[in-house]
Amino acid sequence: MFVPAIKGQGTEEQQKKWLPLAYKFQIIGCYAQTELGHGSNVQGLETTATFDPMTDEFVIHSPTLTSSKWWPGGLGKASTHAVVYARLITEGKDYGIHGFIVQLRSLEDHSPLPGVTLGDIGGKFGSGAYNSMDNGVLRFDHVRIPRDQMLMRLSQVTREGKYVQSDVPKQLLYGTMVYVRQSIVADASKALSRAVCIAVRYSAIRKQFGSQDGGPETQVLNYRTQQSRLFPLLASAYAFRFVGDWLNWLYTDVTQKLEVKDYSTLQEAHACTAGLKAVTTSATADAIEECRKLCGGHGYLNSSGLPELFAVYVPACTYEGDNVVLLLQVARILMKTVSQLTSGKQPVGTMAYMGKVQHLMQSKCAVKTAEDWLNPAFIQEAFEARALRMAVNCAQNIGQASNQEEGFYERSPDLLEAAVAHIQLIIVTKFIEKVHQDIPGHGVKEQLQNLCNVYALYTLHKHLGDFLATGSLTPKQGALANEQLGKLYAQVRPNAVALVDAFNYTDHYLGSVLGRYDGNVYPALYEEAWKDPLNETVVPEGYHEYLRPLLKQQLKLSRL
Ligand SMILES: CCCCCCCCCCCCCCCCCCC/C=C/C(=O)SCCNC(=O)CCNC(=O)[C@H](O)C(C)(C)COP(=O)(O)OP(=O)(O)OC[C@H]1O[C@@H](n2cnc3c(N)ncnc32)[C@H](O)[C@@H]1OP(=O)(O)O
Ligand SMILES: Cc1cc2nc3c(=O)[nH]c(=O)nc-3n(C[C@H](O)[C@H](O)[C@H](O)COP(=O)(O)OP(=O)(O)OC[C@H]3O[C@@H](n4cnc5c(N)ncnc54)[C@H](O)[C@@H]3O)c2cc1C
Repeated sequence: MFVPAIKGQGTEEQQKKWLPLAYKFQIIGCYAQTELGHGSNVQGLETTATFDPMTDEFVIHSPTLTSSKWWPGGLGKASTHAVVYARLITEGKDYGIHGFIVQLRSLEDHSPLPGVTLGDIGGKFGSGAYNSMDNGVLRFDHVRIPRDQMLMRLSQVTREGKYVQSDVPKQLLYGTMVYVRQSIVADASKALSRAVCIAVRYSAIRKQFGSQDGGPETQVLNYRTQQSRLFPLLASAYAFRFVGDWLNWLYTDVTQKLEVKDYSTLQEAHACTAGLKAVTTSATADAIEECRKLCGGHGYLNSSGLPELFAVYVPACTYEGDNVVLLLQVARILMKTVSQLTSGKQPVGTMAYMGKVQHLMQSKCAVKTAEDWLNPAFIQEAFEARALRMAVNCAQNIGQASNQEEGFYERSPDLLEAAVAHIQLIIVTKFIEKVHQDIPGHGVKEQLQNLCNVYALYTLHKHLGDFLATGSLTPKQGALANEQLGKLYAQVRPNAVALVDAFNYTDHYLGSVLGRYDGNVYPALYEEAWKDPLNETVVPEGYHEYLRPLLKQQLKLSRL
């Protein structure tokens, strides 16, 4: 994040100076935004950067305990430098949050520079790999940096201390977060596909209960319940991959536009990265835990690979923007778009469907049979109607409040759901678009088509209340969708293992005895147990200290 921050907010001169140092690891940087007292509310940060015209320097200071930087990854032990976000004060005026490059540690012996106090914030959730990340705490006591270490692409402070705003939107200050959020969406699919690969392969090996006539036991993958829990997660892994690819395209496109001072798609990039980050990480964290349960007791063993994957993955719901806070950002943009519909302003990009407001507010879904749900046009329209109607309902309810902000606050739980509906529409749409493309490989398109339908109909089934409450579907149509979903699971079943093998993960990367490619699960589990340090001794040390005296005492008592 240190590098993208300099790339996005630094001038050409600053990029030329700092980026080569970072690329060659001559310095190590971190992104120091969050503080002990404020993370989500970036405008509430308290660290100050006061310009001193006498020395042409900024004085970086932590005025309160709550202004201590808290969480930056790489800060605790490794970083020599940080991009520090602080309130810029010049000529006695507070100009709000800006980024500054600050050296923290000596390049000679790594000791903290004068006025800098820093360290690691301590152990984190689980015993997993995230504990190898040195998330840190940092305080400044009037630390001076040269004026040219303020990141000056968006605004500058002159030698005399004048604040000059350039003509680029101030939201570009948040550009690093947009970049990282889009990469987190791509990573959601990677983490989810790992968990699903383990659960599908193991479910094909694991057998429980015989057939009624005493025949062989059943692979748990053949249980309808196992399929109805697992196959939507398999479909989600593919869905998130495709929407992640599209988001990467969108991000690249926005970046190119920004270079020629076209800021028209900035809001779209913010809404899509924030919303997709929130929906895909929450779904992935839940799915990893579901995969653990799908693997029964063995899923709880570290050697299944799932506990560590969960512990490492779950902070994704919080870092780079708490998921609720991000969905409320999407909701704000939805409300703005709805309010502009009456003025005739045509929504664009992923909001374009809202332009069909007249039609979508009263359209009736034409599905009559379960098979009708295989028609992507029906799926698309049902999701559009649900999302639009939820957004319009929220806007109408907010409109009845005494003021907009109060209304937004009161309706925020509904707004969250409207934002989720909008984002799920994007995921479904991008999946449908993907399967309409030319897809190489015999039969591959057909499999992806099945997964696309599973993702859409499962999402519909899970959120049926929304579809019914908005009148987008009838209860009968909801039931038909569920009927079709069951048929789709049966079609996915023969290819389930191939569909996870297609992720092409090595056993080493998966790190799971349950998810082994060769399916040799039981010998591997048995072998793995003997690697436990507890098995290095046959009689544990604690026996002599605690168990033996206890056992002896009980024995004596029983003989009395
Ligand atoms: C063996 C096991 C191994 C397992 C392996 C597992 C494999 C998988 C692992 C996954 C790895 C993942 C890899 C990724 C690594 C990630 C590392 C994470 C490091 C974390 C870093 C951080 O967390 S950095 C800190 C991030 N902080 C935040 O995100 C703060 C959240 N808050 C905000 O973003 C904002 O302040 C806000 C959005 C909440 C805005 O608040 P407010 O309402 O006060 O707004 P403002 O007044 O400031 O501005 C409003 C105005 O601006 C527009 N806007 C807001 N944000 C943006 C933006 N980003 N871009 C563009 N525009 C933006 C907003 O719409 C408003 O516009 P108006 O037009 O004015 O309405
Ligand atoms: C593993 C990890 C790595 C991190 N790495 C970095 C890093 O490198 N650099 C960095 O600067 N930061 C980093 N962070 C900090 C991270 O970005 C913040 O923790 C995150 O943005 C959430 O902010 P918060 O902690 O202030 O949560 P809070 O905002 O305090 O959230 C607490 C609760 O309040 C709710 N809430 C907050 N505001 C609202 C609202 N307006 N409406 C409704 N509900 C609300 C939230 O939903 C949540 O339930 C990291 C965090 C973690 C966990």
